[in-house]
Amino acid sequence: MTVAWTPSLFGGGDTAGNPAVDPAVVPRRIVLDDRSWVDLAPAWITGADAWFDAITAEAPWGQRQRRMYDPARREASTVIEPRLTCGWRVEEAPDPAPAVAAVLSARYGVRFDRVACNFYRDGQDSVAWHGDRVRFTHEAPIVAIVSLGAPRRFGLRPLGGGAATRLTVAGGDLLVMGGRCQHEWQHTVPKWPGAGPRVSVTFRHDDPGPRP
Ligand SMILES: O=C(O)CCC(=O)C(=O)O
Ligand SMILES: [Fe+2]
Repeated sequence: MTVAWTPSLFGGGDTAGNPAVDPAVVPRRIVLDDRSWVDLAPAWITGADAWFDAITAEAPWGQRQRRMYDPARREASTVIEPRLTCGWRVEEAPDPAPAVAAVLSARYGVRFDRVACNFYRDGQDSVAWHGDRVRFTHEAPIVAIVSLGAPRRFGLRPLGGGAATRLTVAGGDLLVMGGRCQHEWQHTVPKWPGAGPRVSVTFRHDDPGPRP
């Protein structure tokens, strides 16, 4: 797939030019409340543009449909997700995802075993406010997200009401949600007219994988 996105001129990456974690970049914690937090590490991946190019061109992207209950019409209807997705068990994911998962596992003390990607082709693609499904199996799941490609807004809001936190994530940045974030907060990547293409590579731990 060819996408209209001009990557930065800074190649970066490891000595062979491959995308890699920059060990000098330390995540900064944003405390959302006394149970939930977000870690942010801008420019955590060097050579992120090469990862973006490879994953957009080579990953087995698909567009999922899901049945959603529409309270206004009092019936379920089929909704096509406004983004492309794909996913793997970590050991089957293309490089550098397994190496990045290993760095995350060492840092956060959990075994990241599932990699799932979202491809927002333009500013019309999005993900609505939600908590991740890992909340059904985990009391305090850690969800790590590496951004590739163009910058996008990332919103977090408390489920019980209150002010939203709005962040911007750019290519190479790491964002990690932890504590009770998936239970007591929701997150979104809103539509953003004019935005360029972005991929999010998400890492989840002790994850049984997608439901059939
Ligand atoms: O693209 C992102 O940064 C968020 C993706 C997300 O919320 C999800 O995959 O559950
Ligand atoms: Fe999510």
